[in-house]
Amino acid sequence: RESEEATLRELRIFLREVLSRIALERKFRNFAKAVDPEEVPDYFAVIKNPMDLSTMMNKINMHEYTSAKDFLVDIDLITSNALEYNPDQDPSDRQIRNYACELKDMAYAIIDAEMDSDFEQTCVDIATSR
Ligand SMILES: CC(=O)c1nc(NC(=O)[C@H]2CNCCN2)sc1-c1cc(O)cc(O)c1
Repeated sequence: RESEEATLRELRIFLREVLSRIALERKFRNFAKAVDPEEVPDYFAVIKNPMDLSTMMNKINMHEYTSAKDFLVDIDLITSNALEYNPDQDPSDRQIRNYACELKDMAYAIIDAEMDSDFEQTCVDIATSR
């Protein structure tokens, strides 16, 4: 229905805005683009489901998120991948793990604060009805 398309359009606009705010932060630059296998040859031996902020922006534009919940699944994946690939005690691993946790918390905090719960439920209902 037209009103359903209007709802999903509003969701896409909101999610682009959230992602843009996150991607502005310098501390999240490690998560901005897909990992380049040339730069990090062993990355894809360890991480089976890569995810990054620019891929998420493409997924918004391809209408692949029908709720904030779907969007947060990919945020969680960025975070879990970083924790998995950077398990060591050394300072650089610790720092990237910390930034990965800050990314997740920032995304959840923005959505909890700015997403109307009725709007989110409407999006979930549209997705399940399709
Ligand atoms: C995305 C990610 O999780 C990532 N982790 C890294 N960890 C390390 O380099 C740790 C691994 N343990 C030993 C000490 N070094 S580098 C890196 C990365 C960040 C980019 O901006 C682009 C890119 O191609 C890869």
